[in-house]
Amino acid sequence: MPNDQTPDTADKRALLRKAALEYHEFPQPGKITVGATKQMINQHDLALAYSPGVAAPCEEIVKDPNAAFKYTARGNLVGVVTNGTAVLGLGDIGPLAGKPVMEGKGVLFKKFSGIDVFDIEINEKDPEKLVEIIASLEPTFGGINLEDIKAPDCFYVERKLRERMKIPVFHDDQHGTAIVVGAAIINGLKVAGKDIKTARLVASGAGAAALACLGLLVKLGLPRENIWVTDIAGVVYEGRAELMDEDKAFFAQKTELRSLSQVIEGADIFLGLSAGGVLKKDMVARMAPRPLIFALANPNPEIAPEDVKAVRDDAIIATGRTDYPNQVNNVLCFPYIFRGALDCGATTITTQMEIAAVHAIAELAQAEQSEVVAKAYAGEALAFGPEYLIPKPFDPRLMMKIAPAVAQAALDSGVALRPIADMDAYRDHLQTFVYASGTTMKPIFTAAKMGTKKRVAYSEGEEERVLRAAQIVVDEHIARPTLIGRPTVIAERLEKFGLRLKEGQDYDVVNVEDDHRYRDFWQTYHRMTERKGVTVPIAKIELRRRLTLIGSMLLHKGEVDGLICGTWGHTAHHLQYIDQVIGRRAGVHTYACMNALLLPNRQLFVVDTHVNYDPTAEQLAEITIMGAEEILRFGLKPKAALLSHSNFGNSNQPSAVKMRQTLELLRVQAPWLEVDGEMHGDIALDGKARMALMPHSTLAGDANLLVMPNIDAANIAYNLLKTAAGGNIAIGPVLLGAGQPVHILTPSATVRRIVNITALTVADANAAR
Ligand SMILES: NC(=O)C1=CN([C@@H]2O[C@H](COP(=O)(O)OP(=O)(O)OC[C@H]3O[C@@H](n4cnc5c(N)ncnc54)[C@H](OP(=O)(O)O)[C@@H]3O)[C@@H](O)[C@H]2O)C=CC1
Ligand SMILES: CC(=O)C(=O)O
Ligand SMILES: [Mg+2]
Repeated sequence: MPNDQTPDTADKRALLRKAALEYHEFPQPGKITVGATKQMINQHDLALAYSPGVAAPCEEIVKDPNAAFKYTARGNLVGVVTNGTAVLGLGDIGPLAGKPVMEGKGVLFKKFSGIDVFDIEINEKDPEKLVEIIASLEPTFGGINLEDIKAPDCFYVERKLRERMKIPVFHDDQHGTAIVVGAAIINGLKVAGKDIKTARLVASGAGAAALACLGLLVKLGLPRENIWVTDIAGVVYEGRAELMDEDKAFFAQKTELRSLSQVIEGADIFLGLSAGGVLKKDMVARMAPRPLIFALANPNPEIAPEDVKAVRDDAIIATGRTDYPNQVNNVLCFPYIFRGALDCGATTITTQMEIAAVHAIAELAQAEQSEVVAKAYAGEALAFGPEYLIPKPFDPRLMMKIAPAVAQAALDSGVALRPIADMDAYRDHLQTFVYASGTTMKPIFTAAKMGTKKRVAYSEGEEERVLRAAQIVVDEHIARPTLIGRPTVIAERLEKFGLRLKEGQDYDVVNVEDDHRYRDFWQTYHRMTERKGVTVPIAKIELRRRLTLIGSMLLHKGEVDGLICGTWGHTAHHLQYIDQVIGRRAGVHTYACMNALLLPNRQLFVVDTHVNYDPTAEQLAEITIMGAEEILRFGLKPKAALLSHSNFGNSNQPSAVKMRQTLELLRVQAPWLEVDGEMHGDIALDGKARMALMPHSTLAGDANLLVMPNIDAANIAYNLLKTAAGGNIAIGPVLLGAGQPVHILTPSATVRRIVNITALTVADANAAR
């Protein structure tokens, strides 16, 4: 923790405070709003949504209460409920002042698991009355997340509500924290080489979070007699009268020791869920070798990591803060445990569900890092170890790992009212939420996995995104990568990124500095290009340094089944080598690039984004057909719109005339294709508006293949849509027209995009058999 006294820290704190206040105030007060899921634009909508139409779902729910899950948002709605008596480490600041925290929880639920939240701040401290109020909210919600209610009241309130309510009630400060702490301690002990059955733990704090953590740790195998609890009054011992309650008394030790300083001697684990600065350096010095120091009080930990390091270099440290490694925060758990619980109609959250979540989180940290996380935490060492015991909050795999594990455990413990019948389909559904590209790519992945041709070369084999993609490609059995680069650099970088790939076992390397195929490759290249200005010395040099040329030659020689390049440089740079060595498919005259955009309510394919500057009508017709054929492979029906500034003949500018000529050519060359034009962009995307304007249009419904008149229009439209939609929604570019499976990415390609294009390349290779 930074020293609170330094002016620098005071400045930084003031800046953060100012930024936080602005964040909450602008552009409108608060962090959440309510959005409608249905259209409400005319009298008819009003009649359906409200009186008289709304009576119909009401009557259905009277007949069958379960119909509420069908006709209302209840099944995806959680109440984040507090009385503001223990808000973070700020104490009893009251329900109104706690509202920003509850709104924040709502935002996290929505962002990480798509769950809607009403935050409910209740002005009531009497636990009995609190129970009455919360229990009466059952018709509103699918689940209740209790938040920041002080101990011991929170134990009573949760217990009573669980008895009374038939929906999950979960006090996040207790169980969410306990689950994440449980995962971190399992992993911490693994790193320290210690056994949970013999480890000795000292806790500071005996409140909601601490006691729940200890309870769960006992269930995970930590013997109760190895746990020593301290709080503001010192050690919790048998016979103590001061500040005791039954939950605390469970951990009372028969001992003469009275202070944290005394019981810390020789401890393997310190678990702080109390207040800043409680643990002192001299206490840390007296702990067992390789101690775990979990100083989790917010915002100031029980001891600053710097102070631990000053006295021990073997300690494994976790805090609740974002600015140090190993942030233990219940956000790693609550969005996903509720996702799993809601999706299977769990009536409560059982210990089995909690333990399933613990193991899911622990295992995730031991797997290698995802791209999203690596990007968000650039520069940090993120391989499993002392500085990486638990996943990061932005890890997209948390959802796919925790929610199904929780839903399965709910089923196993007999509390799932609507059990998930097909767990694989459920995972696919969650995957779709996490990666917008999930569903669209499904047929391509299926085609890739069913075939036998699986060797894919990557020109930029040392590139981080390529290596991360290669790990996924191997794990998901999509392909066997051939990485073009320097073998030692590749191996070193794999280790640095915490990836598990092994040369020879999982992937092959073409060593750009020394490969036995070099002579054959340059000689072949020379023979292909000797009448195109390439001399022997040029051929030798090119084959030494042009990675895409090496890749193209591998593909040409049948050493691999597909090639992927383009994580740097321009399309034209890579295409020249592909053209020289691979060439176009028989009968094809033009290369082109198609990009898919996965927008919230539609999928769009755009051509030609990267190759032809100002294609002719003949070229556009060919590109349209190739694009449409590719869309069929995604399992979608292509619906092509030839776009223009002109709408069905209202302009005679050359670009409009060109699109009309393209249509004429397509009518002859591809009578099977649903296509029309030339038309405006809005008319392309809105089938109803098109029918009103052009009742005899040969294109029905919304177009999904947008054929642009030139590269400016295509490239600009694609990049605008991609960026306006928030990024990470693109698949491609898909290279159309090449004689063998090869694709040229763009420098903005993400790991997901590389994996997707790999699947497409393998599917191409299988189709070409
Ligand atoms: N990182 C994370 O994910 C989470 C962190 N927390 C943090 O943990 C802390 C406790 O939260 P929570 O359990 O909800 O709150 P509670 O109010 O329920 O519990 C606080 C506990 O800490 C004890 N305590 C307070 N001051 C001291 C002190 N100086 N020395 C020893 N013990 C002390 C209290 O003792 P007494 O009752 O005797 O006053 C009480 O047992 C907070 O800082 C909170 O922000 C909580 C949840 C999650
Ligand atoms: C993280 C959290 O819930 C708390 O500190 O209260
Ligand atoms: Mg809390």
